Amino acid sequence: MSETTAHQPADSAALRAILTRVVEGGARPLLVALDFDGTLAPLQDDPARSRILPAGVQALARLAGTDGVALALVSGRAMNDLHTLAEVPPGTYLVGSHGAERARVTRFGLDRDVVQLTDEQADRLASLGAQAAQVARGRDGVWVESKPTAVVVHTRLAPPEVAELAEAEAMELGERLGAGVLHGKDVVEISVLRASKGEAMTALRDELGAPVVVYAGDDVTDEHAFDALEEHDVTVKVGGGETGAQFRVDSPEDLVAVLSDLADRVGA
Ligand SMILES: O=P(O)(O)OC[C@H]1O[C@H](O[C@H]2O[C@H](CO)[C@@H](O)[C@H](O)[C@H]2O)[C@H](O)[C@@H](O)[C@@H]1O
Repeated sequence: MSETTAHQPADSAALRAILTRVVEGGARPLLVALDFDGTLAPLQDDPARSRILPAGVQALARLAGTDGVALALVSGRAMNDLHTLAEVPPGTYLVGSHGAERARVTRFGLDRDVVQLTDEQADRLASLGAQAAQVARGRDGVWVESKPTAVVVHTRLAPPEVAELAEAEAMELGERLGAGVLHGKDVVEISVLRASKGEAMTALRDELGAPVVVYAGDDVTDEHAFDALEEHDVTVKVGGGETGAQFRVDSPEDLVAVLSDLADRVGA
């Protein structure tokens, strides 16, 4: 009888060893792409209170300032929100709304690709907003976030049975009316555009001609990026849960320590 073994990502000691090999291998540009919430910023009940860890700000500044390293944040956050919270230096690539929004940080702000919804998409977004509000109505701890291309039903503060019902209704709404629906950590995101972190990563790596990518993320939406990357890339899951990533670290604090170490190794 054959037995299937669940994939077990390697630990942070193995991760540090592989990063040393990647740096010494000399393939450049090295694209370091990182999710935001739960990866660089510990999760919060109120998304507006999320902050990147102070040691993370320093590590990212060092990485972004190093020749041969390209830094990207790849998030489900709306672009303006991500830019405000990220505290990243000029030159950093930002991927927002799971890939529906793209920009690069400059000394003066953002150089961004404009997202233009069709009239039909704009109408659909308005209708999704109204119907998502119905899902939240009367349910303790359930609320709706609006983004330029999506609405998000949040359930982190709801009792488990309330959260489960709200998420099921939001998923149903997404499948009925959305172009894409993603079930993340205590969120259901319904978008009027098709986008995924996997497609966004493939596009960015091709554009930069990056032979090696280091990608870290904590949520199920990051699995699309893990899947899209290649065997010789370095994929890191932050925290628990099933994953297709090759490596796992326990927390954002642990990831930031690995990034500081990486910055030392690339000579930042
Ligand atoms: O791709 P990410 O950078 O991880 O962004 C995904 C979503 O992040 C935010 O929600 C998540 O973080 C919140 C703050 O810690 C937390 O309260 C929520 O439960 C998490 O799902 C953000 O609010 C969403 O819009 C992002 O899509």
